[in-house]
Amino acid sequence: MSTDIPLLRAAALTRRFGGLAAVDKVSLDIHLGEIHAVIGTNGAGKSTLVNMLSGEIAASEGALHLRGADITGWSQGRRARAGIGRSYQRTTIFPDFSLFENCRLAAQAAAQRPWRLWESAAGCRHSGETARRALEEAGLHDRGHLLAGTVSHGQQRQLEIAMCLATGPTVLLLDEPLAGMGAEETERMLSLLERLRPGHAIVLVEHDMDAVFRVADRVTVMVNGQVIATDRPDGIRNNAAVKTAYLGDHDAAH
Ligand SMILES: Nc1ncnc2c1ncn2[C@@H]1O[C@H](COP(=O)(O)OP(=O)(O)OP(=O)(O)O)[C@@H](O)[C@H]1O
Repeated sequence: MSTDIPLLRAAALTRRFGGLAAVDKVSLDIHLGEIHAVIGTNGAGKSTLVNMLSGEIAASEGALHLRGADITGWSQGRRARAGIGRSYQRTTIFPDFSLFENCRLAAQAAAQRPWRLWESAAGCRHSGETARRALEEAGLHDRGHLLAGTVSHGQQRQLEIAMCLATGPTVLLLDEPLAGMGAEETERMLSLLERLRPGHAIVLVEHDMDAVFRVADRVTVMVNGQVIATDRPDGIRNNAAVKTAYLGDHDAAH
């Protein structure tokens, strides 16, 4: 598949909360095989945008297309089944379950189909295999037996991504996967994102600018709900409006 055709396309997506346009006519093309970072100051609208892509929040206006199909009115569940998966800024794991069990539950929830009820043993085997593969992809294959509540913060964030992978997504929506991580954990997560890049379209909301500029293929900068620039990292670094509005006057002066 050519990466020139966007897998996911947002066209003038808008979300209002009362009088506030939290996301204001945002247009984005998300490509397969790319990490697309969305950056911006606090309250710029990044999480609201991701919630609109995943289907947790409905758009007030605008449209969303997946592989050319209009999915604007689709529920979160339908979008998930079509391949839009997300991990959360807050922890959503079951601490008293093993890493493997957490992934198996995620796989089972994603595979819920009425016609599977009568073949639950086969379904169970299938979700176990999916969970095993997701743990392996996320670099946690040797930790499946550990209780999720007992592993490090970084490994819990990896687990959240593994749980997302267990749902078989093509689009991965990641909301601050590096939050609260030390240097070593950050490195591990960045190499995980690089491993996942082929075969996925990754939307990365992240405050760690060094990390963003290292791994992103494209960067979108939001200010007050609007996109002020989308470009390759070098283009964003040299964009005067971005320097002034987001990176600060210090950089703009140099
Ligand atoms: N449910 C809501 N009701 C009312 N206002 C909201 C709601 N959710 C978000 N907002 C407002 O919308 C704006 C965008 O918020 P959002 O959380 O999307 O920003 P963000 O860029 O993700 O910020 P951060 O980097 O701090 O997570 C903010 O002004 C926020 O207060």
